[in-house]
Amino acid sequence: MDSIRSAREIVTRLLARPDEILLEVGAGGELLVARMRVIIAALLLLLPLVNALGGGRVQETLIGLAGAVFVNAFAQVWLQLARRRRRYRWLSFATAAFDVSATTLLLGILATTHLAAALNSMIVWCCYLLAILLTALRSDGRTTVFAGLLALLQYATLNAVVFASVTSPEQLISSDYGAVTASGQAQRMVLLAIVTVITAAVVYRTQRLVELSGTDGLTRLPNRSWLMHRMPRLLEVAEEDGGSLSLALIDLDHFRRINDEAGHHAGDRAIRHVVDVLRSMAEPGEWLLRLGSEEFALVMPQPVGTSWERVDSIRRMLAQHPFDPERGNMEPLRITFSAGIASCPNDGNDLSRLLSRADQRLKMAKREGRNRVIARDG
Ligand SMILES: Nc1nc2c(ncn2[C@@H]2O[C@H](COP(=O)(O)OP(=O)(O)OP(=O)(O)O)[C@@H](O)[C@H]2O)c(=O)[nH]1
Repeated sequence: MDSIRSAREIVTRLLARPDEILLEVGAGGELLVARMRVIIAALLLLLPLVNALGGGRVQETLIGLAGAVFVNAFAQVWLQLARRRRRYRWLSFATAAFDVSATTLLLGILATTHLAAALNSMIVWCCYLLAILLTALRSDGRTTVFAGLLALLQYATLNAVVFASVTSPEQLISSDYGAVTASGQAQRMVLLAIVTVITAAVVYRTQRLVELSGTDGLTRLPNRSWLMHRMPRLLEVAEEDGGSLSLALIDLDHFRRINDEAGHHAGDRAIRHVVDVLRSMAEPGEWLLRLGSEEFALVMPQPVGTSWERVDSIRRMLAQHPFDPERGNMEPLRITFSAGIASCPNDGNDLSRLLSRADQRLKMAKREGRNRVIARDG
């Protein structure tokens, strides 16, 4: 039962839209795939040359050359799109569909020279495997499943078309490509399915590792690595759209006392209690993170004034929800925090500048007596 449940969970996760960090990692992967495609496409230009030097048929050489030029032209288009700062959600599906369909097209063209070549060419058929394997770099299970199913569907259709157009058994036997057999074709289909499953497993593991490295173990909140990976992109979007983005650094006041008076376990529970309150107050479109020890960050798509009001209302709400240490006759403890806010574009539009301005204001809030939010200097 457990293994059925975990298999179902793996499939659900693979078919779900990845979260923003994974999409960002996937966009980097898409660019890597686009660069590799350009190199592979350039190498493909060698194949017709080798064929010609090896005494291959002129028609085959020309077909190979036309295919390689076609693939090279598209490889450049995909590279330009992957390089853009703007992310296209459809790009990974479009490029995976291109890689698979270009393979089918080449096999179809080979069929015009010899029917056996279309179904028994090992080199061109292996491009299906490459197309599926390359989807692992996109960290998006949907692209892998899509590429695998498309390759199976297109190769099965090619088989059906070739077998339907055979008029004599000799057409399926070639001195260069060997004899086409139904069992050989079935084995190729099984191999495509196996490579799809293995690639999907690699994607799943990558997703889990990215998730673990970007999540705080105690609170399950995203951690500092989220800020480093995701924030630059959010700032770019805010700049492009002319919007505002504010970063609040939130540091609990005198937290050491809770540990000293109630013990470290109670301290852990106090941190979770604070996170529950902060989470309940965070609005859609806002991101709450734990940066480390008793420091948190709240990223808000708001200008400085609204952000100050938001964080100050959270501060007041936390004060109304004291933490119960559940120790002997200890009274519930009131937890407060100090916060510093920096906003884009007022304080700059790069992460390190926003972090340093927010940190300066946080220190000012601590100096001025704690339990306050500062969003402006002076
Ligand atoms: N229980 C628990 N304590 C933590 C955790 N992370 C950090 N701390 C404690 O948080 C306390 C932070 O102490 P300080 O940096 O001096 O800050 P503070 O006592 O909150 O004082 P101010 O920030 O100056 O108001 C230390 O006692 C740490 O041990 C955690 O995950 N669990």
